[in-house]
Amino acid sequence: MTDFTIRPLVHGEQRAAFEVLGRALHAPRPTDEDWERRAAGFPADRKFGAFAGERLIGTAGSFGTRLAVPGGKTPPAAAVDGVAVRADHTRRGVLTALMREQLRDCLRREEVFAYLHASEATIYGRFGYGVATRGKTLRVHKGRARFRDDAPSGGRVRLLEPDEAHELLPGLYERIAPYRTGMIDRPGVWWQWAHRRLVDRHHVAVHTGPGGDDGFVLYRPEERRTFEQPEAGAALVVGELHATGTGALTGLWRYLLSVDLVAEVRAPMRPLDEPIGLLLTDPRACEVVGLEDSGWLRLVDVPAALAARTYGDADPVVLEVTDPVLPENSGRYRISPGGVERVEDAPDLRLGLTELAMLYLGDRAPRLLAETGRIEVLRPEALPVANALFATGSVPFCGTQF
Ligand SMILES: CC(=O)SCCNC(=O)CCNC(=O)[C@H](O)C(C)(C)COP(=O)(O)OP(=O)(O)OC[C@H]1O[C@@H](n2cnc3c(N)ncnc32)[C@H](O)[C@@H]1OP(=O)(O)O
Repeated sequence: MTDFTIRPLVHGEQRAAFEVLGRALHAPRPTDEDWERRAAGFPADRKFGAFAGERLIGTAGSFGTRLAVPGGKTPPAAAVDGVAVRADHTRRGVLTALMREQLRDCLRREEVFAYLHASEATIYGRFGYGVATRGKTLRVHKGRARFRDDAPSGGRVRLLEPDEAHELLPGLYERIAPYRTGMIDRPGVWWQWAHRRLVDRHHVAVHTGPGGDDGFVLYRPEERRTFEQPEAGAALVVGELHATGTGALTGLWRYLLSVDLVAEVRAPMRPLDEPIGLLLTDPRACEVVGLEDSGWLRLVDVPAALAARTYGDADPVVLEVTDPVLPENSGRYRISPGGVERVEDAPDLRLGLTELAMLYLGDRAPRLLAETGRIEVLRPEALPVANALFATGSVPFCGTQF
C-alpha cells in the first residue's frame, strides 16, 4: 500500500502532471517544444495532484463551464479532464482519493454538475457519474448520396483561412451553438487547447443562411489510395459540426458531399437524432456505423440540479437518492412540474447517482432503467408518471471534446 497525499497543484508543477497524463494515455513523452506549445492550455489552476513523498503519481483536472439542462438554464459545471495515475501506482485508491477531493472542490465552487468523457466505461460509475449524452458515427457514401428534391437547399458555405478560423470560431460557437441540452460553454482555456488539437488540424467551413452565419464544420481528409486501389477517393472526417437548424445542417452536409476526390464522409459523435438519411433519396447511403457514450454527468449538488431543469406535466413522484461520496445529497425529493422539494415521505422510486445522471438530461427513461434493474420501483403506478416528468422531447448532445 502506497502512502500518498492529495493537494492542489501549484504553478510550476503542470509539466509533471502533463507527463503523468501523457504516459498513462500512451502518448509520446513531450519534448521541451511540445510542452511550450501546450503549457498555456494546461494551467495549474483547478488541478489536483496525488503525491507519494515528493513524486507526483496521479492527477485530475477540470475547468469551469456551464451546462445546458432541459428547459434552457445553464447552471455552473466542472468539465473534468486530465485524469491519470502512474501505472506503478494504480489500483491503490489514488483515483478514488482524487475524485473525492475534486467533487468536494466543485461543491465549494458552487458547481452544480461535473461532466467528463471517459476513456473506459468501467471507471466513473462508482463516483456517481452516468452516461447522459451519446453520439453516433455516420458514414455517408458520396457516390450514392443524392439529396431529395424536398430537402432544404441550404445557404452559402465559405472556407476560412487558419488565422480567420482562430479569430472567428469562439464567437461563432457562442452564437451558433444552439445550447441544446447537454452542450457546454467553451471558456478561453478550452480554446487554447482546441486551437492546436482541433482548429490547426482541420479545414474550417462556415455556413451562411438568411440571418447570417448559422453553422460551421471542421473536417480533415484521410487519404485512402493504395497501390491496389489508386482510384480510391479520400474520406473526409468531421471533427465537429454545429448548426442552428436543419437548413444550416443540410447546407453543411451538401458542402461536405460536394468536395472532389472524396468517396465518403465519416462523422463521429453526431447527435442521435441527426437526420441525414431522411434527407437522401437512398437513406442507406448514410450508415450508422457506431454508437458511443459521450458526456458522463455527475450531479454534484443534487437539490440545485433537480431544481434547475423543467419537468413534464404529470403528478409528483418521490425519488430516494443515495450518494455515498457526497452524503449530504442523500435523501428524498418530491419532483413535480411546479418544482422540487426535500421531503420525508415514503419514496416511489429508489436510485443511485449514476441512474439519476442517466435520466437527468433525458437520454434514458426511468422505465428502461427500472426494467434493467437499475431503479428500484416501490410504487409501480409512479413509473409511468416519472417517465412523463423526466421526458424532454429532445435528444441531449454534448458536441465538445475535452
Ligand atoms: C476524464 C478523463 O480524463 S478519462 C482518462 C482516464 N485516464 C486513463 O484512462 C489513463 C489510464 N488509467 C489510469 O490512469 C488509471 O488506471 C485510472 C485513473 C483509470 C484509475 O486509477 P486508480 O488509482 O487505479 O483507481 P483506484 O485505485 O482509485 O480504483 C478505484 C476502483 O476502480 C476500479 N478501477 C479503476 N480503474 C479501472 C479501470 N480502468 N477498469 C476497471 N476498473 C477500474 C478499481 O479496480 C477500484 O475498484 P474497487 O474499489 O472495487 O477496488
